[in-house]
Amino acid sequence: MTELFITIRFLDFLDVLLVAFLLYELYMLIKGTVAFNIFMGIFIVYLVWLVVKALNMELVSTILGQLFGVGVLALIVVFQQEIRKFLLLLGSRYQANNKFSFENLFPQHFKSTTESSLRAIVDACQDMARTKTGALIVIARSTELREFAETGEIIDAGITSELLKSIFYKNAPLHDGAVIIVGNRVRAARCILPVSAKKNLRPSLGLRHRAALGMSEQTDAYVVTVSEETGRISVAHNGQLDENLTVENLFKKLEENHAA
Ligand SMILES: Nc1ncnc2c1ncn2[C@@H]1O[C@H](COP(=O)(O)OP(=O)(O)OP(=O)(O)O)[C@@H](O)[C@H]1O
Repeated sequence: MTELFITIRFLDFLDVLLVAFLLYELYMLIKGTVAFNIFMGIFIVYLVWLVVKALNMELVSTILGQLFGVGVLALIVVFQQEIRKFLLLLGSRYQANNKFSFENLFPQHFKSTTESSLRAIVDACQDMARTKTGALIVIARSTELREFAETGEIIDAGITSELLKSIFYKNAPLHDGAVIIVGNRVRAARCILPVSAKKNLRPSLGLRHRAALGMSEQTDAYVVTVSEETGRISVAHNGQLDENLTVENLFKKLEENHAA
């Protein structure tokens, strides 16, 4: 018994801590999503495999063993979104906390959204909330979101409150879908965003808000919505939706995270 404790090295302890951390992050990413059920399914099959192996049940353990052999590839396909999110999360946390970050070593080729651009976005939201004009605005942070911008119409214009309002004006040709802001430019409009697959969302949450959530699950962008139904302003970030924000709260939230 004493021998067992003596042979445990500091690195083993670190090893366990690291695995616990990774499992915790994975749990936080997939909880409430369909991926969680898939993960639990795989975990149960893995437990069964361990038991049948321990009991020397050759046939079942060989079949399950083979399954796990090719399973890694299948897992990458099934958990593609989660793996992407996980790596993005690690990358953006590293960037946020480290002055020797990738961002500093290899500066992104767009500037952070400035306070005046954020003010223009917030002003537009205020007016659209008053007139109950539906809006969906994605504000990029660490990546340009090119693959999402390319689903819509590329605009590449300076940000003004008037431009945003005219894009979302009811029946205007570009009002459907999302606007993507990169740095201080309106990069694209009419973009299609991924819809959240979370199962425990309130049923009254419509597609606009689900798309905002979905986008915030897959990227580190802030996604602002104005509800056409209620005129309420919400922000999605990191898979969380903050609803019914005041204009000042919206500005504070965006400023804390975007202004250069
Ligand atoms: N995947 C998507 N990507 C981009 N925009 C989307 C997406 N899904 C829906 N939208 C936008 O949301 C609009 C529909 O919103 P819907 O009424 O279903 O949502 P909601 O969350 O109830 O919003 P509201 O409160 O404004 O009614 C669409 O007309 C479209 O402009």
